[in-house]
Amino acid sequence: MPQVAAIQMISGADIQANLDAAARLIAEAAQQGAQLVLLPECFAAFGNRALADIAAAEYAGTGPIRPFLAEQARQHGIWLVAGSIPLPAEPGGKAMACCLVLDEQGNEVVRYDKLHLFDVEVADSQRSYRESKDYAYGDRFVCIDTPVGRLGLSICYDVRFAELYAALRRAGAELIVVPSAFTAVTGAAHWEVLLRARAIETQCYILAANQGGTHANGRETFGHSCLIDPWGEITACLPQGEGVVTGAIDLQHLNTIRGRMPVAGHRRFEPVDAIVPASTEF
Ligand SMILES: NC(=O)CC(=O)C(=O)O
Repeated sequence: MPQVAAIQMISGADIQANLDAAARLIAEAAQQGAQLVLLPECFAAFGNRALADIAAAEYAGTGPIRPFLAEQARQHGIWLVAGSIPLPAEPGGKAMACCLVLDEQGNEVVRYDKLHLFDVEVADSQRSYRESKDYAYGDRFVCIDTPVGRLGLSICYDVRFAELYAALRRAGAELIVVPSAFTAVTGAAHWEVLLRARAIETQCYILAANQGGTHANGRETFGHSCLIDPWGEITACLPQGEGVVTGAIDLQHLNTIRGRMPVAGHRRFEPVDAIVPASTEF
């Protein structure tokens, strides 16, 4: 059975230090047999104020992150789903929170830009988040075939918007990834419930890679990176700290669940304001 892995990090502002940590954890995941490895949101730059410069350099091809990802995917012969990096969609454009998918030869095969941006006051921590100040909104969903199954993409705050996941299921998703930097406060309240609900509704595997610890800028993230099966059961989880969560994708198990409870065929109302699928040509 194909194996997948979610990597949990406690990233900071120093890009090279983050890439070094990611390299160590990717090697661990590959050694454990993972064919597809997921990095968390903001894995390469967390709390880094030079976001626009990082984005421009990565777009121009002069930054260190995209070559690093290609080399890691090639070296380990894995598909790499790179949480998020800041990357515009056009020259001089505002950064998007972009999840790049690379195949085992290190080719970038598709990008997904975060659809829902986290502009939220987190009551208990007295912190406010304004992602839309730094990022432009994505406007397309993405589903793509991989060696471990058909993959749907989402990022962090997206998990609160069930219609995206319904669209991914309609597009044939079998595994949906949720790279995240979910806050400690909102995570304690909502992380597990939301992820399990998305797995149960879509009858997909959900692979979630979170940031998990106290970061250099004082922010706290929830961790609990996990793999959830299409029945909603958590099959592997890492509560806090850096590390790797691995598990199997069993498409026979998925098809049994879908066959016994064919909710996709029971739907009576289709969404009116559907999200548009992206072209998977990169
Ligand atoms: N950080 C996020 O994008 C989302 C989050 O922490 C939440 O939804 O809660």
